[in-house]
Amino acid sequence: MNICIVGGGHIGTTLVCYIKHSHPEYKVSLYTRKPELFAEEIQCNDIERNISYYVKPDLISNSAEKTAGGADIVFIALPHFAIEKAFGNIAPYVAADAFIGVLPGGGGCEFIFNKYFDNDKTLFGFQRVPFTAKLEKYGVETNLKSWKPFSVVGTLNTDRIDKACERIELCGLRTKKASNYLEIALTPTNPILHTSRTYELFSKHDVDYVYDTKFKFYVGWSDDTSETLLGMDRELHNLLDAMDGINTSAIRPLSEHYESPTIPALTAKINSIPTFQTVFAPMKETEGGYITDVTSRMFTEDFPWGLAVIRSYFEFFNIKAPTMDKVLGWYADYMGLEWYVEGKFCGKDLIQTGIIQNYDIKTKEELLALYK
Ligand SMILES: NC(=O)C1=CN([C@@H]2O[C@H](COP(=O)(O)OP(=O)(O)OC[C@H]3O[C@@H](n4cnc5c(N)ncnc54)[C@H](OP(=O)(O)O)[C@@H]3O)[C@@H](O)[C@H]2O)C=CC1
Ligand SMILES: CC(C)(CO)C(=O)C(=O)O
Repeated sequence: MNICIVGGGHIGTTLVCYIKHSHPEYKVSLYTRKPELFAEEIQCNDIERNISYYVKPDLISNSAEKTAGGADIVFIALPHFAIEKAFGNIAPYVAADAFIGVLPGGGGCEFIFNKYFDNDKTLFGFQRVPFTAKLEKYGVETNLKSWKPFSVVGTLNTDRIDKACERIELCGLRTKKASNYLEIALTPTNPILHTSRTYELFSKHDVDYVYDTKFKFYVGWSDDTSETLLGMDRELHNLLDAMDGINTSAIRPLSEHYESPTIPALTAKINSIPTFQTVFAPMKETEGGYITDVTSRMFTEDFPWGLAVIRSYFEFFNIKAPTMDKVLGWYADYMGLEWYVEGKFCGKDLIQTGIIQNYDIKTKEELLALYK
């Protein structure tokens, strides 16, 4: 099989290592902007399995033609604001019946896919990343942690799900089939988890405030944050309930996902997840301390290409989302953006986000038809 992975970051590099290690017989190529920073052999440490392996991918290049040329399957591991450009770059070169996947598959990828790919190509998305990954050193060494037992996968063409999962499983990744792509698009991962905590950590001061220390992101997670998180999740489920005639049962409430039915239980759970203990808040050093790093993808992806996209569905169903509005309204003010006008989610700067209103979809019928 000819496999292309797009994005030389945490997930992309780790996926290259995992697939090539599991299937040396496949051609595995990495499409990255920075091939010159890659070692000939990449070290991957699978932390919980307590093994390390060294992998030599077949090709690491910034040429879309060489890396995606003839690819049967593509895994795109990029922040969502970078997906459209990647689609455009690889589209002319992939195999005629290629499967193009986004991990995780939110951010509105389904609204742009058909602009670049003909109907013989299939978009698939993962609800969540199959593992968490953190580079030890870019291009050289990576750590893989927290394997999920399986990944829920959906396709934009619902009748191609079997074939997609078959091809993904051939890459060594275990799958479970979603009924439709909506179950991928609206799964609340980082867009709800990260934004609720970012709001809690940074909303007490303005963007120039200098903090004494750089704090951890999850350590000290509070009941207030759990309340915001569960509030946004409840609003999401109100939206799903209004989507008649389309199965969204694969989107489990976060209280179930984290096995925490109450606010204190969720707080305790998040404070106990080992992978979370080492994650730092998006902050950078400055004179006299630390300031917010608004260039982190916790700011550049999770709000404009995550929570804002989820929020944009509500406009079609006339359903309120006060907790999301609280968090998004804070973000817009903090970043000096106009996202709300007199309380309405219609500000001019939303044009720079992934919201549905930026595409040619006018009614809820048109929106839901996309997922059937
Ligand atoms: N890492 C994790 O454990 C988790 C990740 N995710 C999600 O998975 C996806 C991939 O995550 P991860 O690999 O950690 O992401 P990274 O932050 O490592 O970024 C991935 C790659 O995206 C490319 N990229 C970054 N910024 C830009 C830009 N401005 N323009 C073009 N390309 C850019 C770079 O590719 P290159 O190096 O080739 O230049 C970068 O290495 C994201 O959506 C993330 O939210 C979700 C949960 C956990
Ligand atoms: C840091 C981590 C693993 C948990 O918040 C994550 O989700 C990310 O890198 O996007």
